[in-house]
Amino acid sequence: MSPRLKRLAARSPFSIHILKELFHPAAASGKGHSTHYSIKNMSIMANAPSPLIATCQMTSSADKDQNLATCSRLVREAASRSACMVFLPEAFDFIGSSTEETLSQAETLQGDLIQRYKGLARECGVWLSLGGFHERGNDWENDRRIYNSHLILDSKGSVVSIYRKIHLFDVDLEGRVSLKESKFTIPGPEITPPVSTPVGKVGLEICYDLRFPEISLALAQEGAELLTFPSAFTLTTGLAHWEVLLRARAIETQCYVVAAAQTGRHNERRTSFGHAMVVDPWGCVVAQCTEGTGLCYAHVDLQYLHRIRKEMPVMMHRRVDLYGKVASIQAPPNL
Ligand SMILES: O=C(O)CNC(=O)[C@H](CS)NC(=O)CCC(=O)C(=O)O
Repeated sequence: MSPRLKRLAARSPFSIHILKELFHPAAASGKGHSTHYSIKNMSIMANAPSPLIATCQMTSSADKDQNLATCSRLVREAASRSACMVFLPEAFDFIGSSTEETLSQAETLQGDLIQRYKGLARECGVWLSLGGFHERGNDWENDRRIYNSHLILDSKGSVVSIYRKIHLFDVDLEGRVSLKESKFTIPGPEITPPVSTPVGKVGLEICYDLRFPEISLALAQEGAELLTFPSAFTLTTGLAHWEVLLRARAIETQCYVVAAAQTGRHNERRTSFGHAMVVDPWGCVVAQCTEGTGLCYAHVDLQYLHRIRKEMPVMMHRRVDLYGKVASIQAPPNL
């Protein structure tokens, strides 16, 4: 028996027989399967209990009732397939076609919409990630500004965590994309610590946060096992950057990355990229939605995650003694 197999056998719940099969050269090659897939198969073969998550893709319009109906259908479908946590994208509540329309529909956490979602979580017995709710800000009566808020509801319908988007999407790509989120949104004041759920410790982010690795590293350092990026990526930037950024965040933090997404045409000014997906902590895309409204499913295997972290402990190899200045670098003065 090879030393590697011996080591694996010592800390593995699988029999030597199964390990030999999997690590036989024929198992790791021949069918284009990487060792990674062999490792995944191991947990499937041994029936390790790994909870199922559902990641949603939809095309929000300005019609809140219609969007709620779509989300309810998706959540019920996920529950009927035994998913224990369902992830909805940024702007699952609505996407307005103007700032005025967006602001006129914003609610508070005590409003009717969140009450409905609490009822849905309870009815279906699932945890929900509501990724990007237009929440009236603290000083709404005076400044009419909102937060872009990501809520986690438990299966009893209680709000167990909330994160308000800290990086606002103020971007002007000539002739293609022009959005100024800060015009009507207050930047969140803090990074929310990861929240314990039945699928692992979940770190909350939203969309554009994906481009700032520091927040993902901070969440991983605080114990996150999954990072969530509910999104409404634009078509232009999604084509160029979406998958590579999601996979990079998964690889460098060794977390599952769960990215629910808006897709398609919301109004004459907004089209989203779609490609809702789940990436595992090795960087492999393990689930991805196809065209249009729908769901994709993935198992979260924390044994696998912790094995990757043990075998390649990048978090322990960090040279924090040398990075001090990087975290405080702002834009250069000429920008
Ligand atoms: O406007 C709403 O109602 C909901 N919010 C959004 O859609 C936000 C802010 S405009 N979109 C993004 O952050 C896109 C990021 C992106 O596309 C990228 O980073 O490339």
